[in-house]
Amino acid sequence: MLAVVPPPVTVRVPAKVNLHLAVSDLREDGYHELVTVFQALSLTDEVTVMATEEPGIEVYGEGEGSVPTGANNLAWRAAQALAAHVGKPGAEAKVRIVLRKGIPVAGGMAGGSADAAATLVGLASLWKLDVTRDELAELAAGLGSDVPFALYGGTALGTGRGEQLVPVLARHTFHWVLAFDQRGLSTPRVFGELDRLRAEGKPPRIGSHTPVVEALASGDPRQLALLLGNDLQAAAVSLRPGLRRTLRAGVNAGALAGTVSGSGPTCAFLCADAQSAVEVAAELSGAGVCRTVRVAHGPVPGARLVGGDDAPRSAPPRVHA
Ligand SMILES: C[C@](O)(CO)[C@H](O)COP(=O)(O)OP(=O)(O)OC[C@H]1O[C@@H](n2ccc(N)nc2=O)[C@H](O)[C@@H]1O
Ligand SMILES: Nc1ncnc2c1ncn2[C@@H]1O[C@H](COP(=O)(O)OP(=O)(O)OP(=O)(O)O)[C@@H](O)[C@H]1O
Repeated sequence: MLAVVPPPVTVRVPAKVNLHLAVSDLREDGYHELVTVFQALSLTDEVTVMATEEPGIEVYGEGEGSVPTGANNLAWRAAQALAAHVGKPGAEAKVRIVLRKGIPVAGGMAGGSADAAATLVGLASLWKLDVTRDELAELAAGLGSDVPFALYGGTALGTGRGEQLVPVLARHTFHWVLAFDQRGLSTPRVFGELDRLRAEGKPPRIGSHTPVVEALASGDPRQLALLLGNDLQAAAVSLRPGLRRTLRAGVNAGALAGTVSGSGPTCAFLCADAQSAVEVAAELSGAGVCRTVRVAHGPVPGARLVGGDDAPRSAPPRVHA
């Protein structure tokens, strides 16, 4: 009798930008307590999982040469964690994972985290598991601080080390231009640089997230633009001084404001509308300050089956407005 092999499952998953990232001091466990407002963008990776006798990882697209294809790929770790969680340890050894990357590697846009979240959703479908998105989010938090947000998407307030999420109401769509740098930056290195800068002096800290949440509810990009803030920006710029020029070039090109995304080095520029974003992108491309320019909008949903309906079965958490 022929064994029935389930068809491959493909999941699309968004990048994130931090509209607000307030970093507190180093905790004893090596993480920093933080308060952040995430937004999921239409810049995505696609992850296909399939049952196979030839397990492994294939990577195509953005930074394909710099992404590990072994057990240290975050997507593989997600597969291992899910298999163990549902009492099928080792089941990942019969899976092939294909990553089609649009999110820059080590770019501060949570690309690896996105792939891990997509793998959890894809394998839950491939293995026909009865798991809720909230259950996947608990597993996700063990894989990395940014992984839970990639599952939910939208716009959210993140606390703890960034893994505790509450949705935030964002009216309308915001339009972004993203400037990818020549090389990535290591997230722990950027946090370390912030600790060093703080030990030396007092780089200013951004204020409360409340005005950002209010601006999101108003839907006015001009109001939001005045409030973008990131405590890691000084550290990313200290390690990559050229980012100062990139940030200036985006605003000179007509963006309302620019910020380093998360730990960088990608710079994200908020624009007045879709047309303005296209114009800013065109001008920034010619300015010679970055490797690649992309236009994106947000918020968009988190990891979703392509062509399928996998709406979370849990009630969404309370809206924070
Ligand atoms: C910078 C952000 O992208 C903002 O959303 C995240 O805080 C980073 O999230 P991530 O890449 O998923 O980070 P993790 O894989 O959890 O942690 C990688 C390393 O970053 C540092 N790290 C991360 C998160 C956090 N709240 N404090 C930290 O100090 C730690 O050195 C940690 O060992
Ligand atoms: N699936 C993956 N995609 C990209 N990088 C991966 C993946 N798995 C492991 N890595 C490793 O993780 C490092 C960080 O990659 P990633 O693209 O997630 O960074 P990032 O976007 O800056 O992360 P964050 O914004 O969450 O701090 C890479 O340099 C790479 O060595």
